Amino acid sequence: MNLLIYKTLEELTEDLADYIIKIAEFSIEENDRFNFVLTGGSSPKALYQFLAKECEHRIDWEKVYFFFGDERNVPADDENYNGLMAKRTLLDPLNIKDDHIFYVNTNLAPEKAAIEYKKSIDRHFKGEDIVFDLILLGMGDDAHTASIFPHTSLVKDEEVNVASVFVEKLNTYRISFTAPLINKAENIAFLVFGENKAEAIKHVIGDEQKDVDQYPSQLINPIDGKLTFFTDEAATKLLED
Ligand SMILES: O=C1O[C@H](COP(=O)(O)O)[C@@H](O)[C@H](O)[C@H]1O
Repeated sequence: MNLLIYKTLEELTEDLADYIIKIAEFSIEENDRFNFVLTGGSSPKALYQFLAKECEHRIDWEKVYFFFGDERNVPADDENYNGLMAKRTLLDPLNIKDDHIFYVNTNLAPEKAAIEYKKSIDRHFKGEDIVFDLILLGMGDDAHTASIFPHTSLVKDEEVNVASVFVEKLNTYRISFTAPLINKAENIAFLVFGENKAEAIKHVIGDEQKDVDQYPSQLINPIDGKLTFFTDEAATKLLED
């Protein structure tokens, strides 16, 4: 595991963009495509804007396929739909073609949406092992990642899958990659900054005794890939040296 701690969001964003570009270049060189899983929430907005504005000519964007590690069970035009934020900040500005973007179809019931999403991923990988080149993850202040929330069925889900989950504290369904699917990736990057994430980071990175039910981000541990945390001083202030 590689823990990177930045002083400013600007430095973090620039370095994370460089990291993404390196992986994209490598993947395109190796396989002629880059399978990139996006995260939702508010944290990645600045990164997506930076990629769209400052990195337009640094990647062959026509070779990039975009996926979502989790989605909220709201219509695609709802402000809370993760895909909408990515569409506005990254995908539209870069003119990414529709057939390179894998949105979760929330017109379907959550369980069906998860099944169909997994099927679309299977089709993309043509029956081969589903190993994404890069999965970007956020972390909630309750230590959830993707939509694997504390004390939900997804914490114990051992299948390589996309699943629907009812999150009681939000009184809503989510659709999410399971931890085993995430852990197959070549590269996993957490993007976590700000003081409100300090308690979560303390437990997710610092605890020797794991409690994945309470801190689901502890489930993330790539099988053969690399795990990198892009964080700032505020988010890591409770970590002991
Ligand atoms: O609900 C979600 O929350 C997490 C963290 O979001 P943030 O706003 O604290 O950055 C996010 O990673 C996930 O994709 C999203 O659905």
